[in-house]
Amino acid sequence: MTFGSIPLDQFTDTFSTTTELSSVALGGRIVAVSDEFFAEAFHLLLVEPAPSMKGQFGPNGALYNGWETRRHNQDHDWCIIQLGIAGTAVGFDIDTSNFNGNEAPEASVEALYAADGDPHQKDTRWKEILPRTPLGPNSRHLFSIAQTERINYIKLNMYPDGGIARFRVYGHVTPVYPSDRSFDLAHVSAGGRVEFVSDQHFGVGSNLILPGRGKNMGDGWETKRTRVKGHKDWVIIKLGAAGNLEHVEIDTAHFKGNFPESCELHALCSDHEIDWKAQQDEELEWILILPRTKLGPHRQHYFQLENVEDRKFTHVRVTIYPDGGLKRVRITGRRTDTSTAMIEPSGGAMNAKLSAVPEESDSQRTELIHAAMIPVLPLTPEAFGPFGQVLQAYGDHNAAPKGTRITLANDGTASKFHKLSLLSSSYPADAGATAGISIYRCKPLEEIAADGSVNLTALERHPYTKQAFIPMGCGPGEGLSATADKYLVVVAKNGEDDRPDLGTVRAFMATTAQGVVYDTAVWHQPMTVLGKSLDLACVETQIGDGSGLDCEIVRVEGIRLQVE
Ligand SMILES: NC(=O)N[C@@H](O)C(=O)O
Repeated sequence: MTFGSIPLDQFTDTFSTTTELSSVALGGRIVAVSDEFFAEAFHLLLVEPAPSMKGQFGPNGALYNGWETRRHNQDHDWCIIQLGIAGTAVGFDIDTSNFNGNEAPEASVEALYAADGDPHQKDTRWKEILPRTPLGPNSRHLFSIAQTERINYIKLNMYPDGGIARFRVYGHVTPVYPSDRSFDLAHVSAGGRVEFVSDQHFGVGSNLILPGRGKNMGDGWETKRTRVKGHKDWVIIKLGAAGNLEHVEIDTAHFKGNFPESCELHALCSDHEIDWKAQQDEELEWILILPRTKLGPHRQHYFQLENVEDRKFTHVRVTIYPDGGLKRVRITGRRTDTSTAMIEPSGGAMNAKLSAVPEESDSQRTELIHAAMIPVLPLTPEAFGPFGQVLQAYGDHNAAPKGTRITLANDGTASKFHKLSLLSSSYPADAGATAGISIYRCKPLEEIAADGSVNLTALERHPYTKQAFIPMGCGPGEGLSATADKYLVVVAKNGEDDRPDLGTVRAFMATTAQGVVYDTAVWHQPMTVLGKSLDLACVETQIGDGSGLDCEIVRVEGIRLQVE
């Protein structure tokens, strides 16, 4: 069993392309331990370096941020660890920081793969992957080994007893992919890896692809403040597998006063490894897949991607303006073959055809379009920003869109989120339009296909007024006995031909804790609820004579919405 000791100054060169498979941040956990009298073994897997607790004492003795066992073991101590993600190991960091005089004199490492539950200390499948080797006090010990087979459990042995502060197993994820659905291609468990960051002064870029949403600002990617006008920072993520991309989640959890003003995404397809320090950017064909888009505080943002139709990508660059922090980036898509950068058009491309306007009304027009499946993403203020405003309260006032004025109201019994939207209209003075509030009692969509999709059948717009829809509850009497808890919000930008640009269709799922305001003349699907009926209050200005001044409708065919 050959292994090498690695000098600390070669850590990056040796392990920068690996993943810390044992980290608690990936779900690494202590399965069993022979003894942890002075300090518990879970410390071994913590992300942060071990702080000194010098001079601090507990009932059992001096306190240590590490694993420390009783003295005078006649054999050895051991600790069984389940890796956060199964993979192949290529090296370790056995760190005895702060242990001096009580450090573990020697250590060895064993490993196995078990799919039938946690292994026992004497399981016959244990295989030594680092032989018994000496350790010194208060220092990190890096080792490289020949890449192992796929493993998911590790046993760290200490001879005969003592303390180790941190134990990090470095290797490569061996992902297990879903066969027939979209998933986060960037996720660390999918084999995703952050290959380059422009700056990671407060929080490392590799945090972006970790599981979960973390516990505080410290487990996100955060750059230093910049004072240079026009500055930006970026990370480059290598996807765990090449894929067709669909949508992205940008999470600014815990970043409330230092979230980026906006972000932008590009994607690339490369069939070879790229040395990002040496690579000239202009030699690469980066495709813009999310134009510069505003971000908000402490929130999961969901955006549909652009220019991804029938394209395969291997890398995504996330750019933030001007600086700040992101918690996670989730890049949802489907794995592709490894054949070419482009996948032959499958007929799924959008071929918009305009057919003759039916004679029954000059405001009804039919747009024919080949099938395109539009993802339906959770409704967030920033993603809906180009089309209107989202009406909702915020548990954490710091998560409200920047600039929202929030005060106490109702004699101090309510928080008031002031003027989340301003209503306006621009009818001709003599049109006789009046502002009012109506109620729409919407019946639920009946036909949801087996694949969880529904048709987009129409888009409408109101040329002279904004229009607000606010869900109402249920109740006895004339109220609904039960209501839907969500409804569809589907919008599109206006094309150069003054018809909906069907390439800009965006679909959102709103909860009934959210209202929406469509900006004037924004194309949108007539209100569509799912599951049960729903009453919606509608605030708008209207003439109400059914003329085209109030409302234009176009019929749409072929676009599917992925509602489930
Ligand atoms: N943690 C601690 O107190 N350890 C020492 O007392 C020792 O090594 O026994």
